[in-house]
Amino acid sequence: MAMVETMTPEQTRTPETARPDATRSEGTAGSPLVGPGEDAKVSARDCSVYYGEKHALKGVSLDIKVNEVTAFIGPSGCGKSTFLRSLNRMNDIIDGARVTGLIALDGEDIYARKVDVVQLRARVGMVFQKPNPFPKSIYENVAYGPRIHGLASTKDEMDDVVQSSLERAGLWTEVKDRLDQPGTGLSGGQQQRLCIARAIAVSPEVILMDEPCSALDPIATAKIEELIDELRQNYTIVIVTHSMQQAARVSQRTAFFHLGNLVECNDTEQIFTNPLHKLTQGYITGRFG
Ligand SMILES: Nc1ncnc2c1ncn2[C@@H]1O[C@H](COP(=O)(O)OP(=O)(O)OP(=O)(O)O)[C@@H](O)[C@H]1O
Repeated sequence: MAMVETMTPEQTRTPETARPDATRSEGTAGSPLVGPGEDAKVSARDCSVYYGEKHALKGVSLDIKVNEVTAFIGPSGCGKSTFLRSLNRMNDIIDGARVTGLIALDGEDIYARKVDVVQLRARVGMVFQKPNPFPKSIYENVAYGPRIHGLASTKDEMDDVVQSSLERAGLWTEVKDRLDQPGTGLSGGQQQRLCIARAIAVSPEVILMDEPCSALDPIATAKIEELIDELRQNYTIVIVTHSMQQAARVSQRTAFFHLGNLVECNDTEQIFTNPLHKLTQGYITGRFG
């Protein structure tokens, strides 16, 4: 614990954000900000989140690279989900939540006044811990988003969007003969893949996943993990997980959080074999957590 209190801001930053040659950009909260890295899809600079008086996330700077899976790990309450939610402004719907600093998608500030939050959440989709299909048919679960975003103008076009989304979510062959049946009638693992199909249907660029396998058995978990690996060809993925094995299996980069600080973000292999920070070492070897 004492170590955390003595950490300097630089120790909580990722190596790339500490680069002296990084360019500066204008921010939202008047904090000194550093520009995004070249292959960053999403960049956070000095991002803090408060729930009322509580400072839950503390000055996090991090680049999320395109077409990679980035895993957020760390002990319960360290701020992983808080940070994840700030990446598509889901914290906006929490009373008393306040975000400072900069979060940029393709270099554009997502908290800027001109940003349409509905459009933003189509670009940065989210899959939750507990599968949450709408109380509608399997078809309608997938068609809902494209319909409200006007992504299909004819029934044939919508059929194509539904089929390709279900295919990409690895669910088509299991449900193609029962598309009119309720999504809630599927198994937990199928429901989660339906939720992934629903997220994919509006052509997102980034998919945020908050412990997507925590309600699933090992076989359903393995299927989702395989799917995540396939999806990263086309999407940038961020996953919060309590399972270090899962982070090691599915991600290329891992960020370790502790008490609201980003302690370290690096290649997953490095994090699990040769972490830079003692706190990370302590967590991955099970000394605390
Ligand atoms: N809606 C909220 N109102 C007040 N405090 C909150 C709220 N949501 C989270 N917090 C607090 O913010 C801190 C970070 O919580 P968060 O859920 O982001 O952590 P986490 O790392 O995702 O935890 P877990 O692994 O247990 O899900 C915690 O201290 C938590 O109690």
